[in-house]
Amino acid sequence: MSANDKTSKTSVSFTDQEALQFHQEGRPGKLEVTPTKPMATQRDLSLAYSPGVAVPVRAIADDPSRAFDYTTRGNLVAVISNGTAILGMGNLGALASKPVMEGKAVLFKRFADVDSIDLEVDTEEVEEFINSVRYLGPSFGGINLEDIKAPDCFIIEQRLRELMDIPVFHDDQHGTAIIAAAGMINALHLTGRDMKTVKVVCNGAGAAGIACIELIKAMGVPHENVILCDTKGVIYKGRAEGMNQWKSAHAVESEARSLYDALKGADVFLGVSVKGALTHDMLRAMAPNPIIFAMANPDPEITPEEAAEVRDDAIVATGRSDYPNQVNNVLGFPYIFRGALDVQATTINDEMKVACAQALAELAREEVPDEVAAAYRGNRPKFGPEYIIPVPFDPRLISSIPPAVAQAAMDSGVARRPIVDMEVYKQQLSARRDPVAGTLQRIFSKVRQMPKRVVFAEGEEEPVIRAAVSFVNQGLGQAILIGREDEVKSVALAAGVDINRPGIVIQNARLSNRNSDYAQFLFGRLQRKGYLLRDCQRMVNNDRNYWGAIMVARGDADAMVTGLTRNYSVALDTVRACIDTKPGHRVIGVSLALARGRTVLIADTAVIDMPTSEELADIAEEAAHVARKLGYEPRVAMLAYSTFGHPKGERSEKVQEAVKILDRRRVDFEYDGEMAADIALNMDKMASYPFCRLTGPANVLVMPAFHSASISTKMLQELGGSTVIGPLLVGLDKPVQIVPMGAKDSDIVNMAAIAAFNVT
Ligand SMILES: NC(=O)C1=CN([C@@H]2O[C@H](COP(=O)(O)OP(=O)(O)OC[C@H]3O[C@@H](n4cnc5c(N)ncnc54)[C@H](OP(=O)(O)O)[C@@H]3O)[C@@H](O)[C@H]2O)C=CC1
Ligand SMILES: CC(=O)C(=O)O
Ligand SMILES: [Mg+2]
Repeated sequence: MSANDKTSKTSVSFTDQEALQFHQEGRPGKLEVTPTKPMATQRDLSLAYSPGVAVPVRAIADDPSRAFDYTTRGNLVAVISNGTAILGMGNLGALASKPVMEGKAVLFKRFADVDSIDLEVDTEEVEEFINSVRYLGPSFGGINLEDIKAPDCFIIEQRLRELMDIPVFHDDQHGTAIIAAAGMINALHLTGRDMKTVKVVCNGAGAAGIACIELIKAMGVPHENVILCDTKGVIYKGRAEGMNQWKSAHAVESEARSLYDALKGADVFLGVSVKGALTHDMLRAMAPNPIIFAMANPDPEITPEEAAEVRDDAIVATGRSDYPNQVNNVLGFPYIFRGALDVQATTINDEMKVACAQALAELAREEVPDEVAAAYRGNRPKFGPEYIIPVPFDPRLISSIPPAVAQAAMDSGVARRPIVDMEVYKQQLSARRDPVAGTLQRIFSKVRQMPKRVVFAEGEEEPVIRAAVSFVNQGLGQAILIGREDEVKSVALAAGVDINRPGIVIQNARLSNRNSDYAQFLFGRLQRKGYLLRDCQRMVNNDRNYWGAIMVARGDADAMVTGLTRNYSVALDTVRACIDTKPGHRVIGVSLALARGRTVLIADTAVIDMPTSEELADIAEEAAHVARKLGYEPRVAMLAYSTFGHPKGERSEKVQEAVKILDRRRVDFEYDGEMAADIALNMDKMASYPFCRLTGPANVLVMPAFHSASISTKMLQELGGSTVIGPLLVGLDKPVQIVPMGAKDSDIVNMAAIAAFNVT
């Protein structure tokens, strides 16, 4: 059975094939190692390696704490597993666990800028595992143990904590416990319950189950109020079968023998077991306003829909991202390690765990910003039964959770390098956020609120078909694939993509009843430019970009994406033959470059070859407009090779003149120039020009000409490691986006969403 066949949720937005393709495409897997220092010259090499490397070697030998200054150790976490309890799928071995461990490693990076590497250790012997890990301390700032079955995980973690002087943290135990505790604090609050009286049943007495109940007991739930169950039912005092010392520690005097018995009148169900373990009858037997945390992955003990069939008074959380209330350790481990690493903590202790749980609970009670609304598909969540815990995409997590963890480490005496200024630390944390995801997330969310009909003009191309399906699956709207139906279907079939779903429309230009209408429309626009009606008829029949663009021009579709198989300028000419420039605007290309916590817009990267001063001023206005549309307050730098008059040159004079034109136009955004790129982007360098009107580093760069825009953007992408989105085509009366030739399906989806969002 496939992974998706097993999932009971119908809205799963990917197929098994897409999941495999996602992992396979480009470089197989999900991460790569990138150097942080130049390795270009002989000098670089002699510094990075022999002989230069000998200097930090001696320094570290003299003072081991210097390893945090001269190596990756201080920001590097190993995710280590033997694959004996992979999610809720059981023991599938070390190798099969690698996708999960790689996933965890990239989540560390994505959410908290922690560098991480996965290590799969191929042994089920506890001692062998311990010995494989115990000597790795010098390499890492922390060890995240993952998906190791109970009770082995308890022994392994305990021993490694004793043997190593860095944090060793089994995430399935404590990560899960922390998040469950945070959710429980809020669920108890909402239902008017108290930790001291609440009755809890935990199903699953493994890594996650034991840790969850240990933490909630540490937070005040009495021992006798918690019943623990496993595959054999209730763990009662005196039970002999299937026991171990960790289960025994939580055995209670109870008449109950089955999960059903245990749940009669219970307030809280904590599920860290397997899919479907909680039945309707069990749920019916629980107290009013029951709290259900069905945390088994990938499928919960009960789905929210199933729970709603019998109880409309329940608060339901699952481990999944596609339901409200995701109680998943992804909310914790990136930030816990971030805080621990930043104070060079020797361990992650209970104080740090409780601080994390409380900080998470408090965050969920605050008003939520736009990006959280975005993660909720545009519905701004409000603290309540459907929002008891922050979402992983909450941008506030990075600046609120690590400080709480770091502070607790400092207060409890395990911080080797305390934070001196917490406010400065919080600002540094915010700067670690990944801007790519944030920007796209905002766009996707806006489009989901108002789904659009988007033409995917090159409908017979496999990446385009994939993109169209993904567009529809993500709730962004309807995808109109232009092509011959048979051909589209056979390409989809060969690629294993199911296009028989609502929201995917195939349109063959030749067979459409709008065919002659569209030819007339095009003829109306081109008849005085040397075209006959039959030329226009041929263009409409044969060139899907004409067809798609006319659909958009005539209002038969809302937006279009194309470009995979055509040169940019050829596609652009076609589009402009069908769609006018927006009145009062100028058509330009704006690229978004996102790198190292910064987003800059670069213009014009697509259209005007050698802009005049007037045109440069127009470009600045268009680009500033786009910046605002994307949620950035523009600070526009008019770039040149010179800065404020030095050295002199003809192009620089054009830029100076453009600044004067902007002065005359009294535009309502910050701009200045001409200036070189390093001055625009670096406030220390800008300080040499105290009269400069920019109040911060520029976030919109207007290039002096198309060639410099195009060259610098491509170099940023290829050499600088920036993610570049675009060029986004702006200034057209109707939204069309052109992807670069050879774009991947994910790029096409992004551009389709941007087209639907309509940046113009
Ligand atoms: N949402 C989240 O963040 C997280 C969720 N989890 C999920 O929790 C589950 C357990 O993970 P983990 O603790 O690491 O695994 P372990 O292998 O350590 O423990 C599994 C436990 O579940 C029990 N169990 C299995 N089937 C049933 C059943 N039908 N009824 C009752 N108990 C059962 C086992 O019982 P026995 O002891 O008798 O074998 C065992 O105690 C997985 O589904 C995992 O995905 C885990 C970590 C984080
Ligand atoms: C989320 C997680 O770690 C698990 O399900 O195992
Ligand atoms: Mg896990």
